[in-house]
Amino acid sequence: MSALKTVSENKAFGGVQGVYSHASAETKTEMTFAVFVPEHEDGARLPVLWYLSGLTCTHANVMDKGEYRRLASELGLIIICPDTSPRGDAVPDDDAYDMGQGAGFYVDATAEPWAANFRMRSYIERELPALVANEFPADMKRQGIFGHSMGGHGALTIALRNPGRFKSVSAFAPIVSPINCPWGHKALGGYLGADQSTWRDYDTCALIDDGARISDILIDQGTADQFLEEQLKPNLLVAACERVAIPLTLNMREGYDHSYFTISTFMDDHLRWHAERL
Ligand SMILES: N[C@@H](CCC(=O)N[C@@H](CS)C(=O)NCC(=O)O)C(=O)O
Repeated sequence: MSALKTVSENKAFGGVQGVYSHASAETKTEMTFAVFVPEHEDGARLPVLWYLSGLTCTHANVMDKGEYRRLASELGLIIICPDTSPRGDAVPDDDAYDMGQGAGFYVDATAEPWAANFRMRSYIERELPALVANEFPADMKRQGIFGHSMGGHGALTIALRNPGRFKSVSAFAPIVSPINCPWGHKALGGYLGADQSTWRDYDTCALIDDGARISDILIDQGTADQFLEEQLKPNLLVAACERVAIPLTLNMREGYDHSYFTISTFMDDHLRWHAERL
């Protein structure tokens, strides 16, 4: 019997936009995720593009507002959109939007009360890929990853920690160095504890400084993003990439903000970036 429960399936652009749930061994909760599978020939295996979302999001934000289906269908890309944290009455939470449910930061928490459920690193790196490989027509030798804000941080750090697995990486308005911003201090301090040496595995710039490598990176960042100066700080990534000659394409987009209006505007550029590398 399949481990997967179908929440919904809708035909779109010739393919199927599905929402599924399953009992996660990592988070010890029911986890929901979205998968778009383009129309394809029987037996075909398609490249897989992971999209990790930002603070307050579920699988649904990008599914509803990201506008990825028309081009993903044309390019033949499977798009997978996981949730951003475990959820439920039995799962610890925080009153603020930037900690707890909806704010998993793609870490394996070691501090209480988070450690039992907040295992989003292992969930995204191991558990969900195994499920996807079994249940969908996915060619796991052709994977790319991208994301927004906290999810951009997730995409970059997961790619850097798993060299060879991802052929392409990009982000919209990513948090590039949690060690150097208030969101990061709160989340990593809460999930991992005060010892900042344990945070480096979850910091894109620190991972690069510590030797992790990636072939190239695409970033789109709005100049009117309300989080640009205090939280996102793309210049820290520019400097880190320059120090070790990682090619970084950083597009500063005049007047664009942090919202899905920006993401949907530049979604096609990112899908093409990935399709060229997959
Ligand atoms: N809720 C926060 C902002 C949170 C936020 O902007 N979240 C981004 C990701 S970091 C997002 O995608 N929100 C959901 C949406 O726009 O659909 C606030 O109002 O200051």
